[in-house]
Amino acid sequence: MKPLKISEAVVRRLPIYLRFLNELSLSNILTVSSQDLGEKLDLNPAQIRKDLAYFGEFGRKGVGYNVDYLIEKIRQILKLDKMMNVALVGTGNLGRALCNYNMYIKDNMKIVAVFDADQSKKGTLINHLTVRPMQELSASVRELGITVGIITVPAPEAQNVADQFVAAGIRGILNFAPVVLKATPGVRIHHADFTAELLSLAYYMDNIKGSKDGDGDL
Ligand SMILES: NC(=O)c1ccc[n+]([C@@H]2O[C@H](COP(=O)([O-])OP(=O)(O)OC[C@H]3O[C@@H](n4cnc5c(N)ncnc54)[C@H](O)[C@@H]3O)[C@@H](O)[C@H]2O)c1
Repeated sequence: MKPLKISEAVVRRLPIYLRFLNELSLSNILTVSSQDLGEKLDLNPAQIRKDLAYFGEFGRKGVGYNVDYLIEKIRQILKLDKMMNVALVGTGNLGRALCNYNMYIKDNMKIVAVFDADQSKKGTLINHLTVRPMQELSASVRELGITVGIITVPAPEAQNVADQFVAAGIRGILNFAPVVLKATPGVRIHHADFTAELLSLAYYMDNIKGSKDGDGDL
């Protein structure tokens, strides 16, 4: 069967639905309406119905969506129904924080190996993971079936690490370094750009102040 082509905007909203649905399921809530989802997630209920209708008829009029069924469907669509092993390179401040957060990730994505170029970190433990030298990257990717890589090294080193990920066979990269990595055919690169997010927030803060003073939008 041909894989369903889903718009990037929908793919980015599905994990947001999933996170909230998981919370409902943990609270033993069995059904939810698009109205409730919309209110909690600050999204338009019509948009939510449209996103979900894309994949078939999940909901029942007047009853809403069955929470556990919807979780299962979204997990299938996002391909979270199979385990995905993740490698992290750069075990400094951010890398360590992400590894410590890892124990709370339930969506079948797990950091299974961590690497650092600093020889003095070799063999140290971060949340039960032993820091490995970069020389072991390729072999570990193969042995552990790693498909996704996280980059938490300084910006000037990020491309070098990305190249090593690609050479090792990794096809999905999440980059936290404030630098745009060059595109590689067949490799999906996402940037978690903390600084850019903060800088763009500064623009909106100014606009909020402007509208309060009666300046309005430009
Ligand atoms: N700390 C934060 O809050 C934060 C937030 C957002 C983004 N970032 C970005 O994340 C990255 C890491 O930040 P940090 O504060 O954790 O830095 P850090 O200096 O604490 O850690 C970087 C780690 O990367 C390792 N490293 C350097 N070059 C390497 C290479 N070529 N191969 C493998 N390992 C290598 C270092 O040995 C070190 O352990 C930076 O690019 C930073 O701009 C940091």
